Amino acid sequence: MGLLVEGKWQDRWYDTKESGGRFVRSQSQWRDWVTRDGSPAQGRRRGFQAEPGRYHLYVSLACPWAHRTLIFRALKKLEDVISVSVVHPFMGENGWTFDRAEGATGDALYGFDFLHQIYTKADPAYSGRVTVPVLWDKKEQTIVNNESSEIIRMLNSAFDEWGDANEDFYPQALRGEIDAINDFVYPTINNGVYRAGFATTQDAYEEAFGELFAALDRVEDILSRQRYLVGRRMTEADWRLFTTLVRFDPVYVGHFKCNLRRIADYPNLSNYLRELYQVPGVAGTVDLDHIKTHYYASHVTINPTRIVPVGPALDYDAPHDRERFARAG
Ligand SMILES: N[C@@H](CCC(=O)N[C@@H](CS)C(=O)NCC(=O)O)C(=O)O
Repeated sequence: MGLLVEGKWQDRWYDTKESGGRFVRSQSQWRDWVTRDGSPAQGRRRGFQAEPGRYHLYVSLACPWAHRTLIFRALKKLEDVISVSVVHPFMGENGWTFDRAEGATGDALYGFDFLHQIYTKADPAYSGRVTVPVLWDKKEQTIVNNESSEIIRMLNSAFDEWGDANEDFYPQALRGEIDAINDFVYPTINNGVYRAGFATTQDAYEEAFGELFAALDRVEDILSRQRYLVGRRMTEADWRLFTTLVRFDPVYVGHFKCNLRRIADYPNLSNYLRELYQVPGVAGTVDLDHIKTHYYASHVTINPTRIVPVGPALDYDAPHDRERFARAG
């Protein structure tokens, strides 16, 4: 675990001293956009045009943020349009590596050893964290964007000439509602589990823990009345929640001490989780071995023995009851 300082790798754990023991996630720095016509994103000078075969995703199968991009690539049928390299699940003193393991592909483009080499290839003087996902442009040999919430928006629409244009997870008419759900799910649930798990004071942990379970109760209530987070239609908001839910019982309950309740204890959330898991293409993006190995083995300050628990028994393929609610289309 570490970061780049002016292009040099330094092995360092998150610093929570300045923030009263609270984990504060840093902002992603590459924020350009791939667009249909190559026009730059608002306020940006550089534009990137959508083309098949031009872009590459660097992901970890363990990471919930990277997982979003793999789900959108699968649901939008972009497997032949956007290629992927998968890092090794263990993140140690060198950060993410391209070591080979079951499901870890190595670096398909340059044969690098470490993900930080991708960052310094794009900017030899880069300072900051070296995170997945990364959307890489093979033509310009640079990083386009390393913020998952933006990458999924690009995958949702910019590549429609080659992908499945009928699927739209961020429809114009629902954007306000989707944004509102995301604005509450991100800090309290998606990042909330990390805020609980990476807290280094009791107060910081309890603050995150309280907000997390209040938010899960609220989502359980929404899902007791309607099929999806914004009503009858499956949207981006559901997929953003899904990547946290699928990791919750196997990892966050124990490793991040999010143990008031399991997702299995919430009737609506657990059925909803199974429905989303069973959407064609999605189960193939879920790798519970990478997920468990990454968290339990990499976060040595939380789990010094690096022992990976064997359980819990999970069956995301079990039937769900969500057909009791109407769905659109
Ligand atoms: N805001 C980013 C967060 C990405 C992120 O933090 N990824 C984690 C893995 S789950 C990572 O690569 N962490 C490495 C580090 O912080 O050094 C996004 O959503 O894309």
